[in-house]
Amino acid sequence: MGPASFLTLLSRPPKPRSSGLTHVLDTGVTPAVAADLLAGTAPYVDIWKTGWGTAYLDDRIADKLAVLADHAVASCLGGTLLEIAWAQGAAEACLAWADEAGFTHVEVSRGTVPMALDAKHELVRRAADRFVVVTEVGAKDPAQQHTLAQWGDEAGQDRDAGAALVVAEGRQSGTVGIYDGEGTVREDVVDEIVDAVGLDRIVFEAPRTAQQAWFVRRFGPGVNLGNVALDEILSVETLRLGLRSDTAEVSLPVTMEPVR
Ligand SMILES: O=C(O)[C@H](CS(=O)(=O)O)OP(=O)(O)O
Repeated sequence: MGPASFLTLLSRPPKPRSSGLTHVLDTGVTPAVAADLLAGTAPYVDIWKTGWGTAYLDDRIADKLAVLADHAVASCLGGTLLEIAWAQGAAEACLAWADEAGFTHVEVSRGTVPMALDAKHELVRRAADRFVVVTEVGAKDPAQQHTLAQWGDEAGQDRDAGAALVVAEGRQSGTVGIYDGEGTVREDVVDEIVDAVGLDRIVFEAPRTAQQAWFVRRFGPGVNLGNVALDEILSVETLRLGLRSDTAEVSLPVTMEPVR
């Protein structure tokens, strides 16, 4: 039995696409779990990030990355691992290992380790000969947050250094970076980054349903959403298509508004 087809829904561009990306956060599932998940969800997943240092401990990481490749899902190394490698003088070894394992993307960030912007951009340039480079802007420590101008400046400089995409920090928790401590979107920060690099170049980390719905309502179904939990892939797609109350205006006739 194929997917249901009795509704008139928005037509989403097929993969590989350049907007409306869903970037998921893998906290360490097995290759078998990845294969089972993607058997039903691969059309809705664009980038699969192995969170922080989980890939480093996984002796079957190459098997998992092969599963992703079979489903046309890009694989991205978590930024924290490269930060720690850089701090230990092992950035090149980390990149060589990631290349051998089969990663297609790496994330270059400085959210944990004190790293000058110049060093971040040197890392972007060094990685760009082997990988699609995604950078992340924003700190993980709520006490070390960027000023508004720094958000836009760093995003723009990351793009100029060679970043294909800029990830806006929200962590797995959704309580720092582009969010306040309660998880509410900091709209001034979002506007600043969009002005700096354009909507299609940004992946907004949005681990919570309310955050995902906010971005779909604000920017439409083609917004790039990141740090989506593996068990929420279909849920995010329903928000994009208007199959959940929070964004139902996307799928309802124009003459009808959702009851809220
Ligand atoms: O930057 C991130 O969102 C992630 C997950 S968290 O911040 O540790 O919650 O880190 P990363 O190292 O890029 O996987």
